[in-house]
Amino acid sequence: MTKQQITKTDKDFDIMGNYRRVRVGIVGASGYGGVQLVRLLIDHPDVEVVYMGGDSTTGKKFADIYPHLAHAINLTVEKVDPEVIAERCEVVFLSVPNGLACQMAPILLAKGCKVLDLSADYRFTNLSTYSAWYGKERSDNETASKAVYGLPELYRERIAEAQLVGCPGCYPTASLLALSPLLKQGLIVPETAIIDAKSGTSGGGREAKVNMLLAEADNSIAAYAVAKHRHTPEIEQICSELAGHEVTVQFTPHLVPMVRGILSTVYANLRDPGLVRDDLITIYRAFYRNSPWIKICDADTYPQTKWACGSNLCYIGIEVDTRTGRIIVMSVIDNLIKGQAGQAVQCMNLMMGWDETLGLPKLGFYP
Ligand SMILES: NC(=O)C1=CN([C@@H]2O[C@H](COP(=O)(O)OP(=O)(O)OC[C@H]3O[C@@H](n4cnc5c(N)ncnc54)[C@H](OP(=O)(O)O)[C@@H]3O)[C@@H](O)[C@H]2O)C=CC1
Ligand SMILES: CC(=O)N[C@@H](CCC(=O)OP(=O)(O)O)C(=O)O
Repeated sequence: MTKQQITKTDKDFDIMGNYRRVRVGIVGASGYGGVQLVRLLIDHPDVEVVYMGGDSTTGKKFADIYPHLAHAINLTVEKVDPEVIAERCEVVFLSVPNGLACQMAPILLAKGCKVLDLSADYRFTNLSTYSAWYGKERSDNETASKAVYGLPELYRERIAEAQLVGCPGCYPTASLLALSPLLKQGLIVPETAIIDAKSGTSGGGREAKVNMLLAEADNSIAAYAVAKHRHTPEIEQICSELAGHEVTVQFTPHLVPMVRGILSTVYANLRDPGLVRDDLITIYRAFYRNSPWIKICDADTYPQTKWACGSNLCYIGIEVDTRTGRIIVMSVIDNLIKGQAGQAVQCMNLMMGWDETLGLPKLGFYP
């Protein structure tokens, strides 16, 4: 949808009659999520990035951190003061490590900002689950209770009404998009779900870590955080809501030697062994018929991470093993776009009453 197609109110125009873009701030602009947000928001027809915040990069020109964007934006990273941010911004993206957004969001919300948190702070309906898995105590129950889980394909209407959105993790995004039609329609035995997921190294952020060194990660593949990754309770929370009862899943993440992309392969036992692949493709297409970012592959076509990289798309491939009675669903996303910054922009579009595709990349880089 173009800018001209959006319904405008008087509030959207200044006294000279010029169209006024929504003022947006990014806390954590120097990180991988931050720089993706900058890239997407610079190209967004209805917003203007007016504030960037950070920690170790405070005082640096953004163009000195990312010289490839020097021609496109001229802002300096500032100290984080939520009161000041709220005076300057209508919408604020918090792309910071876990445990920080919950210190900033309550102040921003009280001052009337719409807030999108890219960390895990506002993903959980039960804060004791967050504390148990993230090792951080929380006292902002009231704020957390107002947060909406930012997976538009499931919670579009709730997101549109929200002032605070807790954007999903990258693995949960890929995995839940693969599992949701099955759980919502009771097609699988939920407890049989096994999620085998692989991520590129950018999923670990820009901060230096030994396991992310080229010499460590290249030409090698390994599982990590087996049976204890913190995305497990996040996936289970949504699976339980969809199934209507408590669900546990087996989730194993792997680090693979590439920069961007997630492949999540999900296995589960079908309740009805008579269901064939073509039925399931039809069911998935019907489930996602109003979801422009989800593409269900044709029969015998299995998606590659390369298809999604650079775009906000999620490609889903479906197969049934008639010998075992299991469905196998393969879901690919770009962890930094649909798995992080792109999904946050998609949520912002909904919160602002705009088309959810506005300003987002529709085609992958390929190759
Ligand atoms: N990478 C991914 O694929 C995904 C990440 N996420 C989540 O998104 C969030 C951001 O991740 P990512 O971009 O990868 O992380 P990075 O490590 O790349 O960036 C972290 C950012 O947070 C800033 N920051 C750190 N401490 C503070 C502080 N005390 N005050 C203000 N800013 C601070 C840093 O600023 P400075 O450089 O100035 O110190 C930096 O800009 C995390 O919560 C992550 O878990 C979610 C989905 C996917
Ligand atoms: C490859 C890699 O390290 N990936 C990250 C996931 C990134 C993410 O989505 O993290 P949050 O839930 O903290 O936002 C990890 O496994 O911790």
